[in-house]
Amino acid sequence: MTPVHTPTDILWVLLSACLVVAMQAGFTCVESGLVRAKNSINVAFKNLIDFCISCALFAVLGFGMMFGPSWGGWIGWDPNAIIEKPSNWVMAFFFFQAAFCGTATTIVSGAVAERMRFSAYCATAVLTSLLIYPVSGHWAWGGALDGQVTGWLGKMGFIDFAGSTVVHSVGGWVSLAAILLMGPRVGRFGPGGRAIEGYNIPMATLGVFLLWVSWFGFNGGSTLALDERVPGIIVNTMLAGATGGLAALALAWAMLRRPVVDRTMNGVLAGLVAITANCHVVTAPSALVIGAVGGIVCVLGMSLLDRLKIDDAVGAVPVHLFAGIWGTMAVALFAHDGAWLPGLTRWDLFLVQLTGVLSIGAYAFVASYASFALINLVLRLRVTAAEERIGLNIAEHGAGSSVLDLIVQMNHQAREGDFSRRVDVEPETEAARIAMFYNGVLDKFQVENDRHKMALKKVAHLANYDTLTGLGNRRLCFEAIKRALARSARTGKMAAVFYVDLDNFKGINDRFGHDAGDQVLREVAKRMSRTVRDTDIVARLGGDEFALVLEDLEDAEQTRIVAKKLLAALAEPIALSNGEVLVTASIGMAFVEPGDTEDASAVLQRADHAMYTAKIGGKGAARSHGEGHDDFVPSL
Ligand SMILES: Nc1nc2c(ncn2[C@@H]2O[C@H](COP(=O)(O)OP(=O)(O)OP(=O)(O)O)[C@@H](O)[C@H]2O)c(=O)[nH]1
Repeated sequence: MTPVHTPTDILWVLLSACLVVAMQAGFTCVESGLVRAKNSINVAFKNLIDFCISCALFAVLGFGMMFGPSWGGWIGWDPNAIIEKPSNWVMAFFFFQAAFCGTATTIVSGAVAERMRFSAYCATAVLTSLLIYPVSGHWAWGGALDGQVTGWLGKMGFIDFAGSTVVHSVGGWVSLAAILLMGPRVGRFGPGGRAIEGYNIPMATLGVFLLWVSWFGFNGGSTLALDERVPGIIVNTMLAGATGGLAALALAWAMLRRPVVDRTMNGVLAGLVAITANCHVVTAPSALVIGAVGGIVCVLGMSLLDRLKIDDAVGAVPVHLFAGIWGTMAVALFAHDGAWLPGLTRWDLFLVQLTGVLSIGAYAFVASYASFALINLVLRLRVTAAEERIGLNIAEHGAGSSVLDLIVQMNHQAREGDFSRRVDVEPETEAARIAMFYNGVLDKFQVENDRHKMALKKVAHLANYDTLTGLGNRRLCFEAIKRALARSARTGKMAAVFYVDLDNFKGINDRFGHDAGDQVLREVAKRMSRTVRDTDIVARLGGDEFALVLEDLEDAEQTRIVAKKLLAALAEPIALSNGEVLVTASIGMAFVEPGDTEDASAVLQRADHAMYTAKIGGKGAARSHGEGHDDFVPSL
């Protein structure tokens, strides 16, 4: 007899369907939060698109295949299901069932996350919502639109109230087939392999809550009427989710020595999956147990997959497949007497449930595995290793992100070695905080680098300059003579080196003190520098000995003039704090002719010799020495 559906029933089913649609939001949060940021957009987008695909295909074909007139209990067929019978009830029922189809379809996106190509995923959504879900769904639920039982499993007495098997295990089987074919993500197993952390666990947790609330519609609406069963179903659903989470927390804590977040979240979902098949025929205490076992099954299942090196990015297989199997079998263990087909014993029911689990499992797994193999040939299931490394947000959708901006800028700095500019990212983004700290590091680096440069400069200065007078030292003088030799050869002009030694300087030290001697040396340096051109080099060789390097001389006469000026400048009295002092100097001059092959020390030695001649000749005079250049410049 066709049941009568009151407006209240229809309203209840519509509201429940809305909650089931909200599960899509829950899945989106859970899955995109449990993957790395570089794949988050891709996962969220897959959740959105698979819902679009499943809704459209379920309307066009799936609904008729699942709930249309049955062909021997194996498949329904009614392409006009929502066109020819558009009663309020049909529409409400369709809405509810289409949302279920969306749930079964979207489960796969989490398992295959971070490596399945978007186009291949779209094909997967078509496969699940058209080929897998409506067919096995018909076996269990065929005829439900009209209050009949037409599917072969349904007729056997198979009980799967809201779809532990029909929805969740089916999604889990398809997921398993896909991840077995595709293999694990890069870096997950093998040498250096590690668990991959989700980038936004609070968002994933929010997703679990969203799913939990939606589940009240998923299970509560499966009565298809607002009857006396609804409150108990909703309570059972709530309790199973709670104990699923607690049992998973306790077990994972004992196994891994810490309260593990993702396993606990999955435990809640596994508890909900487990209660889905039986929530209408079990007591609240039973729901507590069923949920807890669901959580335990899930945690053990996650560890098993790890051990088998099967990479399920979010744990979809343990949650939906393993807990789904448990929930379906739990019907036979916990249902109250009389809840099943008359004439069957509890053991018969157990076998019927097992038949349902195995037959739907075999169909969903084999059909999806074969289809995936085909999709892989045509579309390629998996992105390339390079695409996987940069992340599917960018590889598949060309999405930029603040993190990417930051990486590009940091990479540029590392390549060019230019750390002078701060990195610049959009404020209030996920990367802004990292950029702020990185810029802090850059600032500190800059300060240290400046200090380092200053120290190097100081060392370089100390190596080349005299600290007392600020003049170049012996080393710099040698360099200047070398340059003068090279330049003379190039330009064909003469150069000259003066060796200047103060006369009787020791006496000044002795009479006026060492500080006064220093003052005299500084004044001599100043006077020498003032006397010559800016381009000439004045150096202090040590003690009271100085040198002068003159370049681009037209003739020897020029040196005579310079020597005279120098002797005159030095002869001026030098004022000291405790008196006045007269200083003279003996100067030796060595000429550099174009084509001279001497080295710098030989030239300086000649100048030194000439100075010595000046000293023994009476001091206070300049003397040149050498072939064709014997000259004597007396003091004025
Ligand atoms: N105040 C001061 N004296 C220095 C410095 N370096 C060397 N002297 C002194 O300069 C003096 C140089 O003495 P001598 O080499 O005998 O030369 P001199 O007294 O000028 O004698 P003649 O060269 O023969 O005219 C020594 O007493 C050194 O101690 C310095 O940096 N500051």
